[in-house]
Parts: sequence; structure tokens; C-alpha cells
Amino acid sequence: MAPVPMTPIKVGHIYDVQELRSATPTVIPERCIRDMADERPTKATPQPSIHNIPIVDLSNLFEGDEDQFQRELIKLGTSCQEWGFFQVVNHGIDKELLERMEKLTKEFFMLPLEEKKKYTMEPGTIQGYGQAFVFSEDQKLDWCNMFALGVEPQFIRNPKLWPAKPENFSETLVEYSTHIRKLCQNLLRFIARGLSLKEEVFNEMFAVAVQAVRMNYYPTCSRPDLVMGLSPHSDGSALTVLQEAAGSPVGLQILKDDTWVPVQPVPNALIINIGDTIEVLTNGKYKSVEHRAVVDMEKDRLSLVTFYAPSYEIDLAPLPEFINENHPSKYKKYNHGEYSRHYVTNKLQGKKALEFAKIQTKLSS
Ligand SMILES: COC(=O)C(/C=C/C1=C(C)CCCC1(C)C)=C/O[C@H]1C=C(C)C(=O)O1
Ligand SMILES: O=C(O)CCC(=O)C(=O)O
Ligand SMILES: [Fe+2]
Repeated sequence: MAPVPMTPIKVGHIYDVQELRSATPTVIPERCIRDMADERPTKATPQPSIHNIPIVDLSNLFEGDEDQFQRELIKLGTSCQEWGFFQVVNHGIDKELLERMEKLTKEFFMLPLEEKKKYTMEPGTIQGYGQAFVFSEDQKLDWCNMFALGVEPQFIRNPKLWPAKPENFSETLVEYSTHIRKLCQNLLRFIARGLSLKEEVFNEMFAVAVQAVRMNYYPTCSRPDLVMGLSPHSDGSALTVLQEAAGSPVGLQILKDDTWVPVQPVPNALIINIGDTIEVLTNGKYKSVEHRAVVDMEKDRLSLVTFYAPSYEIDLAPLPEFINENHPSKYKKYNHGEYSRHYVTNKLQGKKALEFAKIQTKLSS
């Protein structure tokens, strides 16, 4: 069951922060100012490199000898378990394709508003140009313009939202997505092997996987301390692949041991994170880590994010390999289509969406 647009809802005025920034550079609308101190971004303290997310060298998994393969597989497993985030280098996707997609995405955001408005994200829906996850008039707005498109399978595409400009955008997005899809399938094979599962367990279970891309443009902001680029959330996908545009300021932060840790991107690497699906299937051994994006006073930022998730048809529950006397099942069996609908019809709020799948533990009296 695919997520469907809801009945019309009142979301109030959603600012196009990019337009706002160029028209009135120092104005921050009340709706974008975060209320409480703990909802506001704290100044990220520079982290020693040991605190940066791990780097996984995929060439060791694709073509390494047995020893290199085993060592990298352990590193991948440790990264998933301890961080839920890692960067991949030597991932096999052409730098030229990544740069081309990045350039076209930048060009899309730089089009006049009138042109971008042809692809408006209707209130309560998740595809098109605008701001997703806004469901009420009093909800705070993120300092971000989004452009989101469903890519695979074909039936989730809304052709009216695929832009005619810039030229070649749509073809390039399809080419890009084909490569990112293969990367996800390979990562799922390696993740399965690292967990001592059958290599194809996830790919077979997911059937024709759902794939969507969300391009996030974060304009500069005169008061980055008051606003949030993207609200804290975990991803509803199985895996997420994030490409940061070259020259972007550090913006992504992940919640580790109750501290927001900034992610320093490595040139030409892709950032991967574990989504809610893998958390459920591994019964919480690998967690979908909460993350957010903050903005900068001087540099705008662009991220291209692919969500890779199971087919809407499939039912999910923790795999038996992760359930035993000491580790009872934490999640019920549920349909992923229903979860997707739940995820996209609620505001981003940390890991709240995943409560949908949690088995409530009774407190003993
Ligand atoms: C703005 O959209 C999102 O942030 C988002 C949605 C992705 C999707 C589309 C744009 C088209 C239809 C499919 C899908 C729901 C994946 C986030 O994606 C997460 C949330 C779920 C659930 C998921 O699988 O990825
Ligand atoms: O832009 C970023 O760094 C974060 C993006 C993200 O988390 C998302 O789109 O789900
Ligand atoms: Fe995310």
C-alpha cells in the first residue's frame, strides 16, 4: 500500500526560505524560530577525527583479498552497530556522474521561483518542491527548501513533478538512481554477510524496492543559532545514501551518546545511514540513528538524499536470528506500506515514527 495524499489540511504559510533570504536577508519569520533552547542548534564543537563517523573502503569488499575483505566486513558491522552512520569511499560510482547530478540539482534550485512552483509539493504530500512534513499551522518550519521525487518502482513517479528544466535533469536523475540502487543492493549484501545472514536475505525480502530522492537546499541564515535546517529524525528507509555538494559547510549532525556530533564529509565519499527497516529486522542490533541538519551564516548547503526501502507490499518483523531469551522481539509484525504512510503523514520528531512498530513492554507491578 503506497502512501497517498491526505484530504486537504491547513498548514498556514510555508516560507520559501531561499526567496526570503534574498529579499530580506536579516528577517527570520517567527515560524522558523525554534522555541526552547534545547530545540535550537548548539554550536558544534570541532571533533577530533576519532569522533568522526567511520570510513568504509568498498574496494576491499568488492575486490580485496580474503583478509582485506574480512577486516572491512568487520569495520562495516562495527560502524552499523556503534554509529548507524558511515561514509563509503571507492564505491564505484563515477565522480563525473555525482558531479553532474549535483550541478543539475543546484541549477534547479537556482531557477526562478515561478519555474519551481510548477512542481509545488501540495500540503500534506511528500513529492515536489516545497517543504515536507508540515501538517499544522502552528508547526515550526525548517530552514530548508526541498525537492522530493519518487523514483522506483515506476508507479510511484508523478511525471507532472519531474522538471523540464534544467535540461537533462530527469534523465540524469534516472541514471544516478540506477547506480545508487546498485550500491544499496551491494551494501545490503555486505551488511547481511557481516551479520552472518544469507547474502541475499534483504534483497530478496525487499522485492522491488522503493527508492526516492530528496534534494535539500539550505540557504544561508543571519541567525543560524535560532533555526533548524532539518528537524531531528531517523529515516524511514532501510538505507539512506547522502551526497553533500562539494564546498558545502558542515551541516549534518548525528545524535551519539546524547551529543550532537557534526559529520565531516570526505571528498567523493557518500554518507550512508541505517534506516528504521534495518533497525526492526535486526531487532535493534543496528539502530537508525537520529540526525538533523543545521545551517550556516556564510555558506549555503545542498544535499542529495536517496531513501531505499522495501516494497510497500511486504511485512516486516525482526528476523528470528536476532530473537532469543535475552533479546525478546522489540517490534511487532507490520506492513511496510502502512509504516510508510504513517511516516510521511507525521512531522519529523526524532525517533517517534518508529513507535508505530514497537511492542510496548508492560511494567511489572
Ligand atoms: C519528502 O519525502 C521524504 O522525506 C521521504 C519520502 C520518500 C518517498 C517519496 C518522496 C515518494 C514515495 C516513496 C517515499 C515514501 C519513500 C522520506 O523517505 C523515507 C520515509 C520512508 C517511509 C521511507 O521509506 O523513506
Ligand atoms: O541534509 C542533510 O545533511 C540531512 C538530510 C536528511 O537527513 C534527510 O534528508 O533525511
Ligand atoms: Fe535523514
